[in-house]
Order: sequence, then structure tokens, then C-alpha cells
Amino acid sequence: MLSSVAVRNFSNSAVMANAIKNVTVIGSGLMGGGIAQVAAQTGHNVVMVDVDDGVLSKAHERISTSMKRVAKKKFGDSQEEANKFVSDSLSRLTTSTDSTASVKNADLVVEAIVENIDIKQKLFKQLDEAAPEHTIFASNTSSLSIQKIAQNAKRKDRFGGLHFFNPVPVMKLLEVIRIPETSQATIDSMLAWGKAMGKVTVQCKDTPGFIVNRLLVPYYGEAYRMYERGDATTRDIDTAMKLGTGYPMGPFELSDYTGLDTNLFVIEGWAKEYPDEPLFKVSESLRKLVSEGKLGVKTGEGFYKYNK
Ligand SMILES: CC(=O)CC(=O)SCCNC(=O)CCNC(=O)[C@H](O)C(C)(C)COP(=O)(O)OP(=O)(O)OC[C@H]1O[C@@H](n2cnc3c(N)ncnc32)[C@H](O)[C@@H]1OP(=O)(O)O
Ligand SMILES: NC(=O)C1=CN([C@@H]2O[C@H](COP(=O)(O)OP(=O)(O)OC[C@H]3O[C@@H](n4cnc5c(N)ncnc54)[C@H](O)[C@@H]3O)[C@@H](O)[C@H]2O)C=CC1
Repeated sequence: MLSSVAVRNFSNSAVMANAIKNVTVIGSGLMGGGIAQVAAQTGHNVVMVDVDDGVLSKAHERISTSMKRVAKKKFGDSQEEANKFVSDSLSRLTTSTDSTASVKNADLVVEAIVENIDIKQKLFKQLDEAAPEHTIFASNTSSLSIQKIAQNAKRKDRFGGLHFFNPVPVMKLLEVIRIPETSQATIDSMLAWGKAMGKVTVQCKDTPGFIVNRLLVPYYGEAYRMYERGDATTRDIDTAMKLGTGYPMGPFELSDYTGLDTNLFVIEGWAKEYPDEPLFKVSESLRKLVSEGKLGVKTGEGFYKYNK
């Protein structure tokens, strides 16, 4: 493991990439599970953390299924190589319900817990006291300010955003976010780690939604309003955006896939913070579906119905 002195002295990306070997992922849901999976597949030692063993074992099952899909694609002809890829990757992945103990050997901590600022701040305060000095902290938040999430941590030079996309094993993009205090060595290290994870990185300042969600959220809003005015059906809007622009999913399919509760939470948060911005106005149809427990693919119904 790299010492804190070494971290300060090295700004070379390749050297720093080697430094990130031990990764702790906190939160094992949709995103944390995917991040832990890809990290294990790319040779990192991974500790995946969640609140109880039941959640962790479900996440482990999902990871194992997804890894088999990845292995099939990678080693189509050779079942033996595919099996070895899965078992080697899984052997690098351990689980824990103790977040502070899980960071003791971490070079990098990626947080992917519930999108709640108070809970994220509290977690990072505890981790800051428990982790080695050189450990880099990152949040995978979709919509919250990294600066606010980092508020209670002392290591602000070793803090940033690492924003992945769903499904993590498939989506190639990783947004790397800096706050004013983030050191260049930390940015270099996060960029190099992104490359080691097989992702293409882009950089952005700590602004609402970073690059992708700043464009995607108003796009969702316009689609919801178009449907609410009765200008077109959800099906036709989705078909239009898929065939007219080459997007793999239309805005309603993608909303259901991401989770309508997640989308509502993001839009409500921004509507509260930026009340004069019409692009962040909360959609009534979205609010209604969420209040009925129709959260998208994960609950079997959202804008569309799904076979569970
Ligand atoms: C909210 C935020 O903060 C940020 C966000 O995440 S925004 C959302 C970003 N995500 C998107 O925009 C997703 C858009 N959708 C897509 O790209 C595609 O529809 C999709 C990849 C999800 C599914 O693709 P598809 O062609 O409809 O389905 P499918 O055939 O099942 O999968 C395509 C390939 O991906 C693989 N795949 C899909 N999901 C997978 C998973 N969870 N694990 C591993 N592999 C997976 C499949 O094995 C398949 O591989 P082959 O091409 O070799 O067959
Ligand atoms: N859903 C999406 O498409 C995307 C979500 N994100 C962001 O990633 C983060 C996680 O989102 P999802 O994976 O969708 O959520 P999720 O609900 O699927 O998973 C969150 C997990 O965190 C666990 N958790 C909550 N508090 C915890 C704590 N204190 N310690 C340990 N584990 C805890 C929960 O038990 C749950 O398993 C959020 O910040 C979200 O904004 C980012 C990109 C895309």
C-alpha cells in the first residue's frame, strides 16, 4: 500500500493507478453492486458494504449473474475461461456490514448509499476517522453537491466525485468531479483508476447533475410535460427518441429503468434549491406514480408494466 508521503509526491497517473488496489464500495444496491463487480473483474481487491447480510447476499447473487453475462461475452467459445474469469473475480470480492472496519486497508472508498445528504455526511465523518491517511474518498451521487457531502471530512484534498452509469458493467462513462480543494494528485489517481476499470472518463466541476444528469433531467421533464399535455403518448415519445436520435431507450423507458423514486428525488431536490428554474419543475405524473408505489422496472410497474 502507498504511504501518505508517496501520495503527496507522485502526480504521475500510471504510478497512482497502481496505488489503487484495494477498493471499498459502501452500498450494495443497483450502483454499488455494479461498481464492486467491475472493480473485482478488473483485478482490484474489493470490500462491498451494506446494512445487513440479507442485502449483501442478494447483491452477491446479482453480481454473480451479471459476471456470467460479461464472461459469456468475453470468452464466448471457452466455458473453462469464462468460469475461471467469474471465480477469480468473485475471489477478490468480500462483503461486510461494518463500514468503518471495511476501510482499514482501502486505497479508495466509493460511496453509493441512499441519496440523502445527512446520511452521506455522517458516513464520511465516520470513515474519515477510520481510514488511512492516503485513502481517497469519492461519492457516486447523482444529484447532490460533492462539496456538501464532504463537509464533515478533513481530507478534502483527497475527496471527489466518481459518477458511474446504470448498468455499470455495460455503460462506458465515468464522470470525475472535483471540488475546489481536490488535489491534482487525487484527480490523476481517479482518472487512472477509471481507465483501469475500463471506463472512459470525463471531468466536470461540482455543479448540479454534473454533465449527463444536468442534460438528462430537463429532458425527462420536457418528455413528462409533453405526455401530460396530451401531445403524444409515452410509447410514441419513446419510439421517436429511439428512432429519431439513436438513443437505446426513450425517456419513459429510461425513467422506469433508473427508478421513478430516484428521478423524483433528484427533481424535487433541485426544484427546492432552484425554485426559479422552470426546467426543474416537478412533474405531476411522476409524483403520482411514485405515491402509488409504481417505481418502474424494480416494482413491476412505472410508466409501463413489466413481468416480474
Ligand atoms: C441516474 C444517474 O445518475 C445516471 C444514469 O445512470 S442515467 C442512465 C444511463 N443508462 C442508460 O442510458 C441506459 C440506456 N440503455 C441501454 O444502454 C441499453 O438499453 C441496455 C444496456 C440497458 C440494455 O441493452 P439491450 O440491448 O436492450 O438489452 P440486452 O440485450 O439485455 O443487453 C445488451 C448487452 O448488454 C449486456 N448487459 C445488459 N445488462 C447487463 C448487466 N446488468 N450486466 C452485464 N451485462 C449486461 C448484455 O449481456 C448484452 O450483451 P451482448 O450485446 O453481448 O448480448
Ligand atoms: N439508480 C441509478 O441509476 C443511479 C444512482 N446513482 C447514485 O448512486 C447512489 C446509490 O443509488 P442506487 O444504487 O440506485 O440505490 P439503491 O437503493 O439500489 O442502493 C443503495 C444501497 O445503500 C444501502 N445503504 C443505505 N444506507 C447505508 C449505509 N449507511 N451504509 C451502508 N449501506 C447503506 C442500502 O441498503 C442499499 O442497498 C445514490 O447516491 C444515487 O443517486 C448514480 C448513478 C445512477
